[in-house]
Order: sequence, then C-alpha cells, then structure tokens
Amino acid sequence: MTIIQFPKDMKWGVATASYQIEGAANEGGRGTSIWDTFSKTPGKVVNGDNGDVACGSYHKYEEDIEIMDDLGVDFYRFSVAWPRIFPEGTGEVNQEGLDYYHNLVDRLLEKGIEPMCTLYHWDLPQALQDKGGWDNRETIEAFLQYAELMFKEFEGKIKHWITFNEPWCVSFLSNYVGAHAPGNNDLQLAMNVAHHLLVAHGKTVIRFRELGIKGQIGYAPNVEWNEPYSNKEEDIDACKRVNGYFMDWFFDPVFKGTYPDFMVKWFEEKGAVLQIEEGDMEIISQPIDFLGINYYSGGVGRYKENEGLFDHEKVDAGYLKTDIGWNIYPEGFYKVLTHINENYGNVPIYITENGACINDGVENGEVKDDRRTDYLKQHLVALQRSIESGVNIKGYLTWSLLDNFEWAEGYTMRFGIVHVNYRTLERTKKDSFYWYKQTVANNFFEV
Ligand SMILES: N=NNCCOCCOc1ccc(-c2cn(C[C@@H]3NC[C@@H](O)[C@H]3O)nn2)cc1
Repeated sequence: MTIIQFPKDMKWGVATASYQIEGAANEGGRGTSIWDTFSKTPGKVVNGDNGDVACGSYHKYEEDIEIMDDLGVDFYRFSVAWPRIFPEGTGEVNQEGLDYYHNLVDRLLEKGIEPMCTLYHWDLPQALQDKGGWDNRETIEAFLQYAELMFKEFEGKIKHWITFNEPWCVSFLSNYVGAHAPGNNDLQLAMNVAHHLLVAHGKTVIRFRELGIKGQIGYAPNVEWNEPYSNKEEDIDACKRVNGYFMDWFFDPVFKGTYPDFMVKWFEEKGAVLQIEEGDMEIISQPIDFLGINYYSGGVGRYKENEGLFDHEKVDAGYLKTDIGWNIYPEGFYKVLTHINENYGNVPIYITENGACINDGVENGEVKDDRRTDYLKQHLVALQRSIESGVNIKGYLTWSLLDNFEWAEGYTMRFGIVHVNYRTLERTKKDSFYWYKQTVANNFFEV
C-alpha cells in the first residue's frame, strides 16, 4: 500500500461551466449564445441536445452549493455566461444576470468556498458572432468591456479569475475541425481566432492590473501529451508538432512573447499566416499570476506522411479508455506538467480540469463508478509525482461536479462525480464523490 500525500497548503475543488449546467437559457434576461445557435443546428450535437435546461443549476445553485459544502472543497470553478451580462455582447447591462452571479458567489462565500471565475467558457453572445465573432478584432474590445465590468462588480468577492477556457478548443476545434460552435472549417480563420483570444487575454490582464483588482488572474489552456512511438526522428518531430498545436502555440506567446517558430513555418506551408499587429505580442505576454491546466488524456503517436494537419497518426497502444473513447494515460499528465515546468518556468499551476467520462447509471440509489475513482487515483499519483519533481501545483479541481452538457456529445457523456437525472434534475452522489470527499478531507489517499 502506498500513501499519496499532498502539501499542507494544497487546495481542492470542482469545476463546471455556464452553458453546460445552468439551463434557463431564455430566462433572467439572458441573450442568445453561439452554443444556443450551434446546438439547435441539425446534426451538430448528438440527439439534438442543447443547453435549454441542462442541469437546471440556474435555479438549483443552492442545492449544488450544499453538495459542494458536503464535499468540503476549497474552490468552486464556474463560468459566467457573457450573454447573461451583456445580452447583445455590448451595450445595455442585464442587471438580472449580475444578480444571479452575486447570489451564487455570496452563497459560496457563506459556505467558505472560494469562487474561481472563468470569464469565457465558450458561450459567446450570438450578436457578436453575427459581426464576425473572434475573427473580428472588435470582439476583443467587447470582451475587455465585459471583463472590466465583472472585475469592478465582484471586486473583493472573487479573487481568482480565468480569462479563457481552452483557447485551442475555441480556435482550432471550433473553427478548423468544426466540431464545436460556431463550426467553421478554415485554418486561417482558426489561427486568427487563436491570436485574437490571446490578445484579449493579455489586454484583460493589463486592465486587471490597471484597476488594482485584489486577486489573481490566469488562463486555462487544455493540454494533451503525445509520446513518440519510437525514437525515430520522424516520430519525435511528428509528436512535437502535435504537442506544439495543443500547447506551445498557446504557451509560448504568453510566457515567451513569441509564437514557436517551427509551428509558424509548418502552418505557413499549410497556407495559414499569422496576422500580428504592432504591440500584440507585448500585450499577450503580460505576466500571469497562475496557469490553469486542463488535462484529460494523451497517448502514443508516430509520423505518417500526409496524415492530418501534422503528418502524424495516433497509435492505439492498448490503453484502457474512458467511455468517450479517450486513453486513460496518467503518465501523460506527469510528462506534460514537468514539460511545462521545464519550458515555461515554475509558474503557479491549478489543475482546473481533470476527470473521466464514465457513463455508469444509478442502481438502487447508488452509482458504482469505480473506473472513475481509479482514473482519479492514477492521475492524482501523477500529480503528486510532478509536485515531488518541483512543479508548482497550488490546487486540483476535478471536472466535473455534475454530469452535464458535454458539447457535441450532448448528454450522452457523463463527467460528473454527481449523477444528474436529466428528466427530473435529481442529483445522486456517485461512489467517486465519497472517495474524493475523503481525499479532500485527508489531503492524502492510499493506493
Ligand atoms: N485536430 N484536432 N483533433 C481532432 C479533433 O477531433 C474532434 C473532437 O476533438 C475534441 C477535442 C477535445 C475535446 C475536449 C472536451 N473536453 C472536456 C471539456 N473541457 C472543458 C469543459 O467544458 C469540458 O466539457 N476537453 N477537451 C472535445 C473534442
């Protein structure tokens, strides 16, 4: 038996996002988001699922906070729906939207739970998309206006701010792969979006400092680890390109003030050219207080000529998979965290998302999701190894508190430690919830 012990100041939490849990899509003065539009476009989301009701958390947030109180967590990471604050993206402020988030935050603080607020978790106001969305640099200014309002409104209540969740998903997944909203398939457009997100991030950090807001600010890229199948140069280079796509492209500009040259050249050969304006890189590379890391999976890959965007193919190396088909690959978690530490410095890191899609249902009032508990154990071992290796880990927030709307997969894929019956909205704490509760209380667990 091994005891996996975490540092005494380790923080623990859970994470969710507005469009995935709130519902009440047409209540409280909320405007339309691109995910309302995308999810109601035939063929985009499994079963035609959408966020109209979701987990009903807009009305059930007090119950959700009672569950978090029972869990004993330090942090609750949630996101604000921009269309609840500015229904048209800019212009008139919706007071009902602000009131909702004040009620949420006040209740969290009453329970001694720190709010960690993500300003952008993908639900762009449709009115801004109609004017070009993130391809239009004017959206940067609109975001800055939204962020500044939120900073001033919640000054003293929210002390941990995240500008953008998973800029890779917002840019490449949503505008090149096309799997997420708004569903474009244009590499140049995706590159423009990625750059504008980073400029918006940098401008927001600058404004946060200028306003003298008490607290910390960062962003939350998603990462995966692609390990070369062999030590052949071609396999190593192919995996370097894919890791560069998910990581370096979004880390180098913030931490080094430049885009990774090997990726710039690769994208140019694919017909996508960076469109950088004077001062952009200095804006993007504003120092941040913490880095959020979202890790789910990784695996082994190798060179394959003309395969995909990077002459790379994933190799099925026989790893066990979660129910969404992703490898269970805790080694990749350790590799990516030590890679970040070695390449970008000892920046404070919160794991802002890590969890497993395990679709076990309720039987006799229980959910026996042992595979999720096993996933969490294996990844928390990898996390503790990275702490032992000098990575500056400040906290771990599992994705997710609740089963919720998993984007293009709709409600078919369940990531929660609490089961949600989408017909009745009944919550059922899973076995993994009780394991995580014990781990949070002890700050250690046994393998
Ligand atoms: N060219 N690229 N590869 C080919 C791409 O295939 C198409 C599908 O790709 C992906 C890639 C990544 C994801 C994903 C989902 N989550 C989970 C959420 N994280 C934020 C929170 O909201 C969670 O719900 N994290 N990542 C989905 C689909």
